[in-house]
Formats: sequence, structure tokens, C-alpha cells
Amino acid sequence: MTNTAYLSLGSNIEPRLSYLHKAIKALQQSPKIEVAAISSIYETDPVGFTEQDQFLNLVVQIRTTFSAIELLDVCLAIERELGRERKIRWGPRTIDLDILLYNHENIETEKLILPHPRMHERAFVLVPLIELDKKLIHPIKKAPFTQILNDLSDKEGVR
Ligand SMILES: Nc1nc2nc(S)n(CCO)c2c(=O)[nH]1
Repeated sequence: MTNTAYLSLGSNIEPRLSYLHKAIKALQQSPKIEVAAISSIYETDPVGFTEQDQFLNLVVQIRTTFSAIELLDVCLAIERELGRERKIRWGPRTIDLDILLYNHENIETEKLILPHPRMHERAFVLVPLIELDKKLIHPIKKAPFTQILNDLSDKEGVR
């Protein structure tokens, strides 16, 4: 059964662009993942821990036969391959892959919460996600992501 998922990718340690390309290539190399669409790349102000460098962010749409938990393990493996060190929780990172949506499912385990619990607060996620599909609706809030973005105050952090 083929599932549709959206992943947010980010990097704020140089060479940022190279890390993003390598992460996308790693996804494409998986036999159980088809990268169906890739958003533009946005330079974004760090949110959460703001004393760090600007990020480059993008969102990819994938089709996959992995389960959500298996997809999480793939994302964590790619982060490890690209030298992600989890020193400071919100600190700088070579690469970050977050699962945003998996079909329209609501999953709540200690390893994985879907839809991503902070995606509705993050312009660096919403702007590229809407670029890929303007009609997407948050499966729990039942609100279009375009409306969630409009309601967001600090949109200016995304260029
Ligand atoms: N702009 C921006 N700020 C961030 N803060 C954290 S943590 N992250 C890592 C993703 O959770 C980011 C990010 O990817 N982009």
C-alpha cells in the first residue's frame, strides 16, 4: 500500500545546501521511497533557539511503503549518516529531517507524533508545504494550512 508523507528538511551548518542535497539523494536511493515533489529552498531565521545561524529549509513530498515508524528510522539514519550530533536539543545541526504528515494519520507515541506537533507554528515549514499543495488541510485542526499560515504572526522569518 503506497502512503503519502511530507518531510521538512533543514540545515544550518555549512555546507547547508550540500547537506540538503545529500539527504534528498539518500531518500531517493531507498527502494521503498519515491520523492514525488521538492519545494524551493528557503533561508529562514532560527526559531526556538535563536542564537544560531540561519537555516536553509525545504519540504519534500514522498510516496512510501514504509510505515510511519519505519520512515522515522530512515530519517534518523540519514541524520546520523550526515553527521547530525544531538549536542544541544535546539542547537545547530548539519541536517534535520522531520516527518510532518503521513497520509492523514494522527499518531501519538513517545517516538513519533503526527501531524508534527509544532508544524502549525512554523512558517519555515508552512511556506514550502503550501508551495507543494495549496489545498492541504491539517488533519486534526481541519483547517487549511493557508489559513494557519495567515493566522501566524511571525511570517517574516522566511525568505
Ligand atoms: N528556521 C528554522 N528554525 C529551526 N529551529 C529548529 S529547532 N529547527 C530544526 C527543525 O526542527 C529549525 C529549522 O529547521 N529552521
